[in-house]
Amino acid sequence: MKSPLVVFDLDGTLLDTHADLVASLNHTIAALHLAPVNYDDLTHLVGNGAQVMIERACKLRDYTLAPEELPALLQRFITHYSETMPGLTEPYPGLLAAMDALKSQGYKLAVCTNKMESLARTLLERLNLTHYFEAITGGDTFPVRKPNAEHLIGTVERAGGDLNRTVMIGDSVNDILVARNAGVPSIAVPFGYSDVSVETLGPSRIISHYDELTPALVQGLLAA
Ligand SMILES: O=C(O)COP(=O)(O)O
Ligand SMILES: [Mg+2]
Repeated sequence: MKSPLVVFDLDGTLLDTHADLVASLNHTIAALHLAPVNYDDLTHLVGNGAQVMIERACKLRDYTLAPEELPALLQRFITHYSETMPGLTEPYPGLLAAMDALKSQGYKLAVCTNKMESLARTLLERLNLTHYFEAITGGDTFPVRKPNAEHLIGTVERAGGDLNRTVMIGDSVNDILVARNAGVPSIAVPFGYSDVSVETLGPSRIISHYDELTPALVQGLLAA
């Protein structure tokens, strides 16, 4: 039988990336002379990758973005973010201990993020976390992304897992929806970047600290 698998979202779930996302986004839209955004804005902007984040920030500032302006802005974001990461980004409290405990009990781990795969990999490498994960997939790894079930299904395949022995953990609507669309249990964390309370997303469980992410909790969700 294949090992059970825990799949993590990245931004707002594994890592508190908000300060660096806001800084790189503000650097990007400063090219258009738009006023900077803040953390509260970010919760409405993030979740579908950098390009959508830039588009939403422009809309927030009532700037009509011409399609031909996007590639240079996206490149501006990628360059700034790549050069500054890991910046202030760090794992949420208790994450490493929880992942160590899961791995010691035979669980495999993977990442399924809407961040560009290359940015997710570089960030995890610079934080020395890559070795934890059997697979890391991003919003541009497959033709579709979260909440499309195929993103999670593809991640599970790459990790050598079994969809029937997989739990998805995330902070936002796309994470809970991708789990539901793929038919796997979900865990929501309330400390990330959701613009609505995670209760309203209908996850299988909510944990407020990684202390609660135990092998017994995951086992219980898989058995239910
Ligand atoms: O970069 C984003 O917009 C979202 O990233 P996430 O899927 O890891 O939350
Ligand atoms: Mg997230």
